[in-house]
Amino acid sequence: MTDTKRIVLSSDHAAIDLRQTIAAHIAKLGWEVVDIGPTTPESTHYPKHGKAAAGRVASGDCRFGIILCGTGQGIMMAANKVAGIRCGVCSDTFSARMIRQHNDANMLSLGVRVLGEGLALDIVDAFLTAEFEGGRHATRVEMIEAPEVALTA
Ligand SMILES: O=C[C@H](O)[C@H](O)[C@H](O)COP(=O)(O)O
Repeated sequence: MTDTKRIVLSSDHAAIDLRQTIAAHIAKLGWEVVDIGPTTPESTHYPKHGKAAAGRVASGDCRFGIILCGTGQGIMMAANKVAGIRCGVCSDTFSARMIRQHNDANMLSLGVRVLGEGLALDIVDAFLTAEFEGGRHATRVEMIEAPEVALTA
């Protein structure tokens, strides 16, 4: 995983404007933004954009990823299919801080049809400034990352 301030952004068609606003905001904070689109408003499929962004994080090319769709839910589900990705949907700043401090999340998902722009930017700030606390939380994150096993009755 890279420690550089390099972050990937993507979305589906619903969230292009908010994604670009977030990109400009993050750039002002000193992050190198890798915005992988899309840039045109035709209807598209959020799983491919979520997985593409997740790949940039999982490969170590980017430290974090921020992804958006209408609710933030579908694109989050797609990103979490990529090994090594821990992505949470946030609609409040407390959760955004906690998914870094306790869950070591490396991606944040936002819903453009849920949030206003001001709250979305505050959530981004909370996510980017919080630090993973380690300790007991590291044990639990390791459990998240452990290979899945079949559940027994
Ligand atoms: O979880 C999925 C997202 O909210 C999508 O942004 C949404 O399903 C897209 O809907 P539509 O194709 O009606 O714009």
